[in-house]
Amino acid sequence: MQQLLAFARGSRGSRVKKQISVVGAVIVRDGLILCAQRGAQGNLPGMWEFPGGKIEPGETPRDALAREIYEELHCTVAVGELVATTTHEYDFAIIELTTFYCELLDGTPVLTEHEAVCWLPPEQLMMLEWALADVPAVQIIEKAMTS
Ligand SMILES: Nc1nc2c([nH]c(=O)n2[C@H]2C[C@H](O)[C@@H](COP(=O)(O)OP(=O)(O)OP(=O)(O)O)O2)c(=O)[nH]1
Repeated sequence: MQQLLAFARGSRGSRVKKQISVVGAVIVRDGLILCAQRGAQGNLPGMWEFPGGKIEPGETPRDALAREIYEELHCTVAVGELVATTTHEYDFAIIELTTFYCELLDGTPVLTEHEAVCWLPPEQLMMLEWALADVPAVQIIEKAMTS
């Protein structure tokens, strides 16, 4: 029992955080990148992110991303090259974020969950306040697309 309790709780007696695998779409059109602002409610209110969401059991990351983009923005994307997989510990969970470059095949982004979206050139991405899990990917994208 002691061992079970030790497993379920962190070293300072706190509960072990949830680890969540999330995918994000770096949708590029005419050299601009689609950025999405989270709503005022829930985790990370008002922060900017790449549209996407949690990988469901049995899904590949690419399948999850195409599904999320269809559900969230009503757009069809072709999921391309991997950008990065990075992990960030927030107060509410540990997020493993995997981002892919995507091509918009069909549709114009419709806001169903986000507060706003905008298209920015890579060198202006860091003007937004990104969710902290996204910052390494944003830096990689800026470097890759401006060099
Ligand atoms: N979709 C997306 N989520 C991100 C990014 N960066 C980042 O830290 N996250 C976090 C926010 C959420 O806690 C989680 C993604 O879950 P989600 O897209 O289902 O977001 P949510 O808050 O609406 O979901 P929920 O927990 O309320 O069910 O990952 C990102 O670039 N895209």
